[in-house]
Amino acid sequence: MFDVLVKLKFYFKENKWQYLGSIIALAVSNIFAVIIPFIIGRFIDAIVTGEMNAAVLRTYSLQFAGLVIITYGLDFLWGYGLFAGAYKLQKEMRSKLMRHFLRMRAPYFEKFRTGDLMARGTQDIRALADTAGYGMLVLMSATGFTATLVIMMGLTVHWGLTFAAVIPMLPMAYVIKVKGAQVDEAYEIAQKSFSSVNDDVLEMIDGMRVIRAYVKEADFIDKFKEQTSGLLKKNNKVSEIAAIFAPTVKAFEGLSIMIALSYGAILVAQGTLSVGDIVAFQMYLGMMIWPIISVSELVLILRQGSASMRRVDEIRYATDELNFKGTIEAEQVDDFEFDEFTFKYSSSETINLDKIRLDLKKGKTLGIVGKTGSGKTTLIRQLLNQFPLGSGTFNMGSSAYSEYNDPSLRRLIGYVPQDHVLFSRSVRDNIAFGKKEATDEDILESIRMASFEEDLKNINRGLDTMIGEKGVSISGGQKQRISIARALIKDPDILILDDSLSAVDAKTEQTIIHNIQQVREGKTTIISTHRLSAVKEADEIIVLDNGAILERGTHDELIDKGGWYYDQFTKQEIKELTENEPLSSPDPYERRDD
Ligand SMILES: Nc1ncnc2c1ncn2[C@@H]1O[C@H](COP(=O)(O)OP(=O)(O)OP(=O)(O)O)[C@@H](O)[C@H]1O
Repeated sequence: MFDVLVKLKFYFKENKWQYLGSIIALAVSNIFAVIIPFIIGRFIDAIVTGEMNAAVLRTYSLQFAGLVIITYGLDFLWGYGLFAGAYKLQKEMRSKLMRHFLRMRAPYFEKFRTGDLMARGTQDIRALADTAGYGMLVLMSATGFTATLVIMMGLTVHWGLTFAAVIPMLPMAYVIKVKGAQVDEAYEIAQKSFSSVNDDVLEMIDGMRVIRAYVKEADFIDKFKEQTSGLLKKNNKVSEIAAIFAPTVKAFEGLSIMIALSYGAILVAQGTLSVGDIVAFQMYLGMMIWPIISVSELVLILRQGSASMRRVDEIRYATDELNFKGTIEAEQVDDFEFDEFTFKYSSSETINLDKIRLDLKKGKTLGIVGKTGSGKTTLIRQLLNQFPLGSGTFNMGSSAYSEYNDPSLRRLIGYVPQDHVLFSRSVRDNIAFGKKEATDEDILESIRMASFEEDLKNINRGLDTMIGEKGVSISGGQKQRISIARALIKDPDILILDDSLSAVDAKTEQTIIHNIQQVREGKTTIISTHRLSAVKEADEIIVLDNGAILERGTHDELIDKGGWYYDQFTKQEIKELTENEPLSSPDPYERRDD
């Protein structure tokens, strides 16, 4: 349970002065707070014994007012220190997580679902901050304040009475311990369920258009109801177990008060204690309610904090298990060589790249085609270091690809993925993302190359048009072309287009490919595509089938071969021709009245 505080040690250390100041202010405030009942006790004794007069009244009133003012100031100091510190912890933990996410590659995000990561990054980190802020407060109250009260009760009233009143708290501590473990378990189950609901909500919002198109709203509402009811049940379970804490504490506290009153009455009758002592003692017991209840809260907060810490640590220390240890700084792209290169995804039953042999000379264009699932993206992912490198030879220049430093390789690559990712920023910012110091001229030039010029004229605010979340306010083809412009502005040593022209018409595709070829003269380009006309001009085309190279050659060589490429190309040409056939073609069945 206390492990969470140990794990947060780094944070307490970093902010030691803030925490030390808060803890000292809280401790001093607690000491002053316990002096108040003592003064009231003496005040009552002065009334009972008839010693009260104007001077005594003034002295007690001034002492009382002084204590109230001092504790007011101290309470402000520790309150600000502890709770501002908790916000700071949230900020730091979230920044740590974000830095970790940014370093992770595909296998990590396959391991954890987005909603789960979000839940841990928000709700669990909030629980940790509660532990560092409110948790520290209750820890101090439950320990320091309780101890101060017990000492004050013993020293100023009666040790025997103090121990008699404190005895019922021991079985209470045991009940709290047992129930605390159950809360821990139930809380972790509820958090898991929250992660799963979160994930499904994200997926639902993402897929809203498909859900509506298939009129599946009712199904989703039912599913969501079922999930939230499940979550509610789990949260109720936590509340149910936690609800036992407060009544348990109150029952034992009632017992304490009863013992204090009965035994106290005997001690007053024996003349050992004064009436003022009994009043002060009852006030001390009353003041003990909060620290005693806070024992139960402390258990709850520490248990929840500890479960949340485990959940946050799990995603913080999990890695993508990709160990790229290369040290050579890749300054420019060189020739690529694959020989007997084989790769299999860890979760795949079959080989995904099978004995690939390929030479891609620097400055040349490679076309990768093949039916869906044949391994086109998988081959590209090897260049992007997104998965562990396969076995066999994979060199760039005279060194193995694995010997190069990974960030230096990524700096050379311009990549346009299949699922074009745009940010909720302006068109300008989305394109300038590819080049830090891009001017508007650079941006407009890359827009021209990506054939987005006409579209830009038609969107309301030109370069300043905001693209909604994931670019929802523009069409799929427009998104693809903005993604291409973003890659082109980088003018990368190697440009990789992974089926990035699927949503544009054949004519626009030809224009873009032509522009790319012109501007990238002497630079390496890889184009993976389903539409074979996109790779017609490539220096070499490989046809993949089940991860292996089925055919290779230039467009003309592959056409001459008469294999898969020839069949596909012919089919696509016929389709293209029929789709573009003029609508005004004569109807053969039209009656002629001649
Ligand atoms: N992360 C992954 N884990 C396990 N198997 C995968 C993974 N990604 C892809 N595969 C499998 O690897 C094979 C090749 O997939 P890949 O995405 O490379 O095909 P592709 O030729 O690019 O297909 P498409 O043209 O449809 O994009 C497929 O059988 C696919 O199911």
